[in-house]
Amino acid sequence: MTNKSSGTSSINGEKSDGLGNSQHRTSDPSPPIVDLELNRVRSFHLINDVVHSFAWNQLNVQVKDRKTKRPLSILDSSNGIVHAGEMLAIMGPSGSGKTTLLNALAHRAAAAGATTTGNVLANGHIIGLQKLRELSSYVEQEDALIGSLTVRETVQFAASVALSSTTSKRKRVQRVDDLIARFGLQEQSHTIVGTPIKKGLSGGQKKRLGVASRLVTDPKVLFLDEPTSGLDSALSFEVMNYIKVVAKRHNLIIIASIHQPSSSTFKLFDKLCLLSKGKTCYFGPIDQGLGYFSSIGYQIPFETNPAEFYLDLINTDLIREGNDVFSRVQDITHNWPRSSTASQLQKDIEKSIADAKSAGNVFDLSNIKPQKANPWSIPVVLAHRSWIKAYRDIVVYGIRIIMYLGLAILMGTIFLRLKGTQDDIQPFINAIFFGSAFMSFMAVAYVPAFLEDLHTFNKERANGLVGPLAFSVANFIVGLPFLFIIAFLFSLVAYFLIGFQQTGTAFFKFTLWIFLDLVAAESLVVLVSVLFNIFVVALAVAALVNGLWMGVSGFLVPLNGLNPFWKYAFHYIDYQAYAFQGMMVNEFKDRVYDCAGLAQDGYHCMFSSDLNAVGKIRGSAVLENFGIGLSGEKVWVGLIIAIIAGYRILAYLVLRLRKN
Ligand SMILES: Nc1ncnc2c1ncn2[C@@H]1O[C@H](COP(=O)(O)OP(=O)(O)OP(=O)(O)O)[C@@H](O)[C@H]1O
Repeated sequence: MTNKSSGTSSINGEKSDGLGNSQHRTSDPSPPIVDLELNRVRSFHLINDVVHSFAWNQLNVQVKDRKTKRPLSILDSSNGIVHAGEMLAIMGPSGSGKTTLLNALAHRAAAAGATTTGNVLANGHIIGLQKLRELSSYVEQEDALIGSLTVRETVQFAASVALSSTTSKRKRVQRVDDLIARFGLQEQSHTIVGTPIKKGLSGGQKKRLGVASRLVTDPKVLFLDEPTSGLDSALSFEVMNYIKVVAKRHNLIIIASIHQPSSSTFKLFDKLCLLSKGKTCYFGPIDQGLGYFSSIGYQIPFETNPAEFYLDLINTDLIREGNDVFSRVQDITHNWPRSSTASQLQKDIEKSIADAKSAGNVFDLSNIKPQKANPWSIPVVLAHRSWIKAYRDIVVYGIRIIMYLGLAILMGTIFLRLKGTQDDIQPFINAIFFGSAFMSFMAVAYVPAFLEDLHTFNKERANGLVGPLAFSVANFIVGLPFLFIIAFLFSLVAYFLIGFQQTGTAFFKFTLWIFLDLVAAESLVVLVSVLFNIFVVALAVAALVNGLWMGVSGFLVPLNGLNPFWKYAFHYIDYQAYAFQGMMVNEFKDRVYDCAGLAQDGYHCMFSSDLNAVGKIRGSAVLENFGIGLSGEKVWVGLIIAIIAGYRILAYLVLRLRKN
């Protein structure tokens, strides 16, 4: 009992410890209740008349401890039940297992390398991953919104990837409007979410939009991972209040992990699951929590926010003198499974299982076949969405177009108006190398935009909406027109300023080589970003690989002098080498250059050629010097296309094999 009283007094002690905690607690803001009654009509598509209860029984999650390498339990014998229309708060200090429980309930990887045992039940029947995905949605802590889309477009696209093609256009529009209205976003309907360059929605509006766009699939169970993270208490209340009203009105089951809610936000929940180090401290109705803790000897001090009281009680990070949190937590977690509240919970779960058995197939969800979007339409929807993003968000292609135009002006003025004399042969070669290599190198600027897309894809995939093939195809197709524009603009500026062969065919062939070079470079960036999906790492690896391709392309060291290792291991898979050779042939195949000197004094020719006697050098002699054949163009185009396909297929396979 000493333990318990010390626990209580320490909580009381905090009130008088001069830290000002009590004042903070009592000044908990009660924000004005947002008028959510503007739209009283229920949205029939949202109504949950399918999942009456969602429960879990003896759920355990074990990992291999990072330090000791022994099995470590990070969620221990968790039980719970939530009924239709109820909202559950999973609460606990940092590292207590909130996300682990939420993930285990949603059949997601609970933690890296974790083993999960126990049952997740809907209507008393065990529910598997596929069925749960169809009936639920998961809103992650970090939203996966696309910054350059408007609120309306965000919900519209979410509807397009999720809704069956049999849903009429009118119904789709209705649903989109309805969800925007439900979450109070009508006025922001045409506002963009926000990019680093252009401000859009506020933090709270973004959270509301994130939830609204997940509700488009009509989930009956909604998992929310810290839906109020990053928001102040007034905004947290506002966001949760919206969710609460929608959930109540449509009988949804909401399961949310939440960190330190204010008392007004806390009161919005119906049930509480309190965790400490993976063990349950309490599970039950919010309004019975204080009574339970009082019954085991922990009395809430006067005028204290209950949520803060619970967290202070079990937070092992807040150890103060005379405050033995460890033994208090041990006492609380020891008491829980022996309590009548826990026995009642167990009985409720068993009853739901027994009811399911006696009702036969009545509550069986496996008979429900939700409508799904046509898989062929998904790449088109994704391509449309990426297209909007690509032309609206300057970070995707806009900055690169400006950057490449800058490079074109730079090159055009540095290699300005080269002539057909032998002195300019080397500068021509340098310009070709610099152009192909640097254009490819600058594709690293695509890393951030691609990682943002990948992030969105991962979230949509985890919700069972989008597969890796649709994502890969859409990403590839949308890039092509932009890369062609870049190649064309670059060539238009640089080609004529530099003074390459002045024929239309040569100009278009040059543009084609630059285009292929860019598509290959972007495909490389995609592969590297999929493999190393951390911004700085992807950037560094893509830059390094570009350096490698420059080194082995046959310009810095001619092919016949290149060390066999680099030549056989890398040169033949170097797309830059083929683009370089193609552009070299384009420039030198049909052109003739003047040697130095005059006929009477004798000519000085840098490259030996059959025209030396008349003071000329055939361009083909230059190509010969580099070991570049005259008739390889078609093969090189084929090889670059094969390399592009290789990068794309590898990126697709990595995505396919890498589960979330
Ligand atoms: N391999 C492992 N070895 C040791 N501990 C691990 C391992 N994997 C996960 N954990 C621990 O499991 C605990 C549960 O993590 P979880 O993310 O579920 O906590 P949380 O309550 O959601 O925390 P937060 O509020 O900080 O997000 C953490 O303390 C984490 O360090």
